[in-house]
Amino acid sequence: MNLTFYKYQGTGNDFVVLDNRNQDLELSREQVAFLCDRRKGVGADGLMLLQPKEGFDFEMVYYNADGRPSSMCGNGGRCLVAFAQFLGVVEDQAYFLAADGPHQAYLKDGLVHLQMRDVDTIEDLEDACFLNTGSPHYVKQVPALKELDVYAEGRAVRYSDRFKAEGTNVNFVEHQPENKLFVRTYERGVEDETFSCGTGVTAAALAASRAGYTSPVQIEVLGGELQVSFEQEDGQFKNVFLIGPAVQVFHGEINL
Ligand SMILES: N[C@H](CCC[C@H](N)C(=O)O)C(=O)O
Repeated sequence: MNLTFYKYQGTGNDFVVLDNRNQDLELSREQVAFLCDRRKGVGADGLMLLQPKEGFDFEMVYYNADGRPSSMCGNGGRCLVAFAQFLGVVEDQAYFLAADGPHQAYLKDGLVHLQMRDVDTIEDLEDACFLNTGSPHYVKQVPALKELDVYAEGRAVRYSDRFKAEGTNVNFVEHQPENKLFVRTYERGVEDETFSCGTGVTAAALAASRAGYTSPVQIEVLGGELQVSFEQEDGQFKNVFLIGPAVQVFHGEINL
């Protein structure tokens, strides 16, 4: 089968994006993993389908690079909104359904503003915390992030007794001056460090609010800059927005 695909990236988190509006695509786990393979396929951290959904502008179906369906992807959601605008499915606002429920989004000044789910609990662990921003995130503050072996440290947490069954994404966070964070993430389902993780930086920003960080938090990731804004009321986080660029890098055809 000859498949037309689009390649997107949001601060270096990259995706194969497919237009499935006529709902004729049924991909196996092996096919998704092949498309995400950086040597034999197109190469990406994940793959997304844009497809119709009653009551929404579209539905987002997301797979991790391992070929398995996944929970919410924040950078992927932002890229899919940009793709929907490119296709003419939306203008500068979108209302779509994803794995963790409905999302509003809007495009302004070249950035995609994606509303993330509300967060009502942050679980304190020994020297970290755990919260779900549409995907599960372990968040640990570290003093010197540049030198950290994120792959080894992240993998150890992801495969620890607590997390080995369901997995978790693992975020290491360095607090910087002027309400800024530097975040690096080991991603479940990619099983490696990615250049950015949208639900991850959202988790890091909400966790940092307990150390005095205020909305909007500026976040540096390996692949660029993101912003997270939120409202907070007795430990509940609402109106959470992940803001950043989403770029269509190229499109092509591949034999599947
Ligand atoms: N790997 C994540 C999903 C993608 C999250 C990330 N790419 C983002 O931008 O939120 C998981 O399995 O929970």
